[in-house]
Amino acid sequence: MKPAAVVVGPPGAGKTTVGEALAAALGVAFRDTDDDIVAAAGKPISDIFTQDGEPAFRAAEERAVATALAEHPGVLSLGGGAILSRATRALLAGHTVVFLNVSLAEGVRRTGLSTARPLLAGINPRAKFKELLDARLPLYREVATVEVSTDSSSPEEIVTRLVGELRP
Ligand SMILES: Nc1ncnc2c1ncn2[C@@H]1O[C@H](COP(=O)(O)OP(=O)(O)OP(=O)(O)O)[C@@H](O)[C@H]1O
Ligand SMILES: O=C(O)C1=C[C@@H](O)[C@@H](O)[C@H](O)C1
Ligand SMILES: [Mg+2]
Repeated sequence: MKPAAVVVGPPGAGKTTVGEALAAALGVAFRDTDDDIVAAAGKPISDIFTQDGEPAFRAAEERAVATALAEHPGVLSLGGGAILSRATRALLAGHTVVFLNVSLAEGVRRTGLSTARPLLAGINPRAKFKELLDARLPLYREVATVEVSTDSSSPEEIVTRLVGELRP
């Protein structure tokens, strides 16, 4: 059984916040592949990056996404960089994929207070965020069936819109 919706987008776009609220509105379970990876590794994502390296994290992420796509019928949020994998993008064909988009300024503002994102933990998080957006925007759009700008809508407003758009 396929997920009711797969949620993708950059860090801070609201994949977890909106994904959880969308699942509640649809009356289905929520799952986040970042949580699956942490549970399987037994350590936080920041430790996986520093101890095992990003390639090991990306390999674990490919496996986690493939497993969750095959077995989760609810709302599934992917990690921000999951779409970097060509194999993952191919697996997403035929799924309902929601791209939550966020601007550079708002994405930096939303992620600025957290140290839990290893890719943005360097000395210039704004430059890193810009680099991520530039490289990934075409990839999010390649897999998306619905795109929503989240800059000036609350999570509740976004969920209301999505529930309308996802109705069969
Ligand atoms: N539409 C929104 N408007 C304002 N703030 C928001 C919105 N969506 C999410 N936020 C806030 O932005 C922050 C990041 O949200 P969230 O953790 O859901 O993003 P994410 O896409 O899951 O990020 P990550 O890729 O790091 O997992 C949180 O503090 C959340 O409350
Ligand atoms: O944007 C990214 O590459 C990441 C986003 C997070 O969801 C985590 O998957 C991890 O921190 C990497
Ligand atoms: Mg999240």
